[in-house]
Amino acid sequence: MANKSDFSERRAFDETKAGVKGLVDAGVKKIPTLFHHQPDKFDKATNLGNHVIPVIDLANIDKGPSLRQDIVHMLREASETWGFFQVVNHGTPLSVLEEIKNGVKRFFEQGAEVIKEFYTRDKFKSFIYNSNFDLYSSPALNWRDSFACYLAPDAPKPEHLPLVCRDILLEYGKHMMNLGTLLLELFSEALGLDPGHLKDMGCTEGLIALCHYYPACPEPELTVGTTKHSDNDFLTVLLQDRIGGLQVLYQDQWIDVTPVPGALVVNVGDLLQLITNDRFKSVEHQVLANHVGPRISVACFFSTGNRLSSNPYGPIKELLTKDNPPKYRETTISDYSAYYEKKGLDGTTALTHYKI
Ligand SMILES: O=C(O)CCC(=O)C(=O)O
Ligand SMILES: [Fe+2]
Repeated sequence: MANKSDFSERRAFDETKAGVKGLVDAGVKKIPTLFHHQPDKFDKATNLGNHVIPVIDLANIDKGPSLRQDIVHMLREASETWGFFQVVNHGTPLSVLEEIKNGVKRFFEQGAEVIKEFYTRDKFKSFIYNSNFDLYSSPALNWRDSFACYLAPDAPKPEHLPLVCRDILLEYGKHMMNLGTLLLELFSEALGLDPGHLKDMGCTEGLIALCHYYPACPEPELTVGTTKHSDNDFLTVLLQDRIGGLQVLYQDQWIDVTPVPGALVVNVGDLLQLITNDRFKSVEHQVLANHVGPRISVACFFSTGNRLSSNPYGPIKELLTKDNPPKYRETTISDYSAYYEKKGLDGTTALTHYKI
């Protein structure tokens, strides 16, 4: 949490409405101490083994029950251990993946005066550009600017979206909704439930595109692009460019999620861990800062976020037994999101707060 002088420095940074990109454009060679990050105990343990995140090929998904079963099996294993996998042949055309990355870059690079108009911390807007959503609560700032676009359940009014990425955001959202729906069917099957179970629970109701811009950093060893965290949603589908830097915590080591051309990274979020009573793991990940940039990524979060929601979510009854009693109390998505945001990215998981 910020102390007083820290707070005024954070506010001054916020008021520039120019984000980290603004610092880089101004030519900073030394990063402000606000961005200095405390190394964590796993920082030295990086890629010690030959671990690779599983890559799952979805090409055969509709080619008969036995091929589908193979895919479900791989997805189950990956979700119980890594909490992360990459998918290829996922149905979203390469041209759409390229265009959304270009659209995000165009937004951040259209000029400080134009993007300032979109800078806000008003959580109820459908398009929210700022730097560090947890600017006032995190122990240290991240070398990253972002915008969030709320795509579902209410489609945004096109005129509320920036012209330079309006069409592609809406199109990308449709592809992600199709892919998310398929993945949640596969997750349901992997749990031994009806294919429609997770969808019927409302897991695909909300979709938020979180688009990140990580400027080149003059002192990458002193900071991070994104602090270690797990995601506060059911499921995340992430597109990253070729620069790399995303790492996943696996057996107490940071493992690189190496960019695979055309692939999408899928990870289990906190809410899926909660409703599966810890069967599927919402695993911590981070993004390193880099001399090279900008790095662009687009994370699609299946969640209604802080929008009002009254559906209670707790461990799925069908998965509970005498030996597997509920590990979490029920919560709503908006309650969980509010707690997660208030806590900020501080390297700890928000799930602990909901443990019975
Ligand atoms: O930029 C990335 O690769 C990851 C971003 C991320 O972890 C998130 O948005 O939750
Ligand atoms: Fe994340």
